[in-house]
Amino acid sequence: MIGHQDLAVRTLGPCRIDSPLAERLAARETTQHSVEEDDRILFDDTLSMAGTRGVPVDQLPSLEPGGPRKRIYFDPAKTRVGIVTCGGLCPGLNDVIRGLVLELCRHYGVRRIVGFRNGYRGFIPHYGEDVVDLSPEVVQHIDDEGGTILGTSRGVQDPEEIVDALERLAINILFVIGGDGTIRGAMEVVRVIQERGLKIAVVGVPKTIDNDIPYIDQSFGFQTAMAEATKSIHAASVEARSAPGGVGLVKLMGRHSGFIACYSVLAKDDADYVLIPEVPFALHGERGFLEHLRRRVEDRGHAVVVVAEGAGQEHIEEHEPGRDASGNVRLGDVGRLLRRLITEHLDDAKVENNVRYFDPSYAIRSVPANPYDSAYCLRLAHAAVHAAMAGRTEVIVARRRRRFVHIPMPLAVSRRNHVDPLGDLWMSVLEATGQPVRFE
Ligand SMILES: Nc1ncnc2c1ncn2[C@@H]1O[C@H](COP(=O)(O)OP(=O)(O)OP(=O)(O)O)[C@@H](O)[C@H]1O
Ligand SMILES: O=P(O)(O)OC[C@H]1O[C@](O)(CO)[C@@H](O)[C@@H]1O
Ligand SMILES: [Mg+2]
Repeated sequence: MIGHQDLAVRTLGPCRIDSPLAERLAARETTQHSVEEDDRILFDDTLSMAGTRGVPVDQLPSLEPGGPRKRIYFDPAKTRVGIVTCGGLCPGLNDVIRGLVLELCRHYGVRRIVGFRNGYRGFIPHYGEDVVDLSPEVVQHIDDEGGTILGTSRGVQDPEEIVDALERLAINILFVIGGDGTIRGAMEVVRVIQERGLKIAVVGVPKTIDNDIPYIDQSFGFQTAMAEATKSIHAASVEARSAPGGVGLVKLMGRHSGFIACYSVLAKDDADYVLIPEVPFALHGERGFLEHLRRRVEDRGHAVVVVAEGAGQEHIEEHEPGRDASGNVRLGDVGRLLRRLITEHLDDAKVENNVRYFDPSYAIRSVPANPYDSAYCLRLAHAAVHAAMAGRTEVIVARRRRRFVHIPMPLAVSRRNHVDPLGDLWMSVLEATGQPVRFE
């Protein structure tokens, strides 16, 4: 059970410098729309959960609110900032970089910001990467493009060497934009910073199109990626409905968590089946997926299947489970497997069929953020700057139940966010598709 110690945020020291934002904060108070800096945000949100704690209200587990502080730790004129993006692409990375730079320069008066190129390898001399000077002029229109102007990479780098680079460049604040791996990497960097007795803040902005970081509402870029995915579902549906025995099969990203598959199917209510890593399924037998699909094609003349890339891995026999440079398990191709098995099964049953396979893959994550995600990225960037200038470290900024909060990095990587097979989202998917609760 999560307790106070899991939610405690580390700081570099007391805030003794008046914030340039102090004047406009004077009238702030806790309301439905903002939380005063000394207030706390309750972790539990139901009576039953809070009730099981058995403690008075002021001892319930609570999160530190995000947002500007009246007094800050770093002196903006003397503060040097670094930014790095790591892991897979996600819509909105450039928006976050832009938001960080604009907030630092325009509102706090920070003048020295550098971007490290190509993820954590950008710190390591051996790779010979340059650093990029970042200013409001440089970042002004980068949000028009997908990707990250800094580049990104996978692959573990030595945290000692990363901190060497921070020291060489006299960096006071490092912003890391990345997923669970990036946050684990950042925790290693924090460990070395502490061992060396340095006062460098490390603040993360969580990035994952898979939406697999826990305790946050939804990660930035997710809505954009999901909206992109609906285009393939629509195309699959058109193809399926236009051919005798048409089956549209769409494989979407989602290694461990099927959020993109679920939400894009709800948005484009065209699919008959959604298969996700969280819900194992049987392929064969009377109550298996293939037989159900056969009956659906015979009844309706067509069907649309959406599968998350991490689903059904147990059915992939010939796959050698290697790992990528960061240690993530390489998945077998469930899309190709299903295409073959569906065709064979319908052929064997003498059901005329036309299986059309869509793998939009990188196309859903390399696009620019939509306006919703852009606004969200900007607000996350603001929250990250406020946290860092106030000396918070080893935290990510996140929105949880619509409040901006500071989540300690160890908590953010303590587990993955999954689609709950007993939860409301999966229930909605079952209602939308009409598929059975289990294929068994
Ligand atoms: N346990 C770890 N310790 C130190 N560094 C790590 C660790 N796990 C991952 N990293 C490093 O963090 C960077 C990003 O990790 P990874 O490639 O797993 O992507 P990610 O941040 O999880 O993003 P996503 O999964 O959304 O693509 C890589 O350079 C990787 O080597
Ligand atoms: O960019 P790569 O290394 O091909 O990794 C792809 C993976 O990255 C993600 O987009 C984010 O982790 C996953 O959905 C996908 O499996
Ligand atoms: Mg990851």
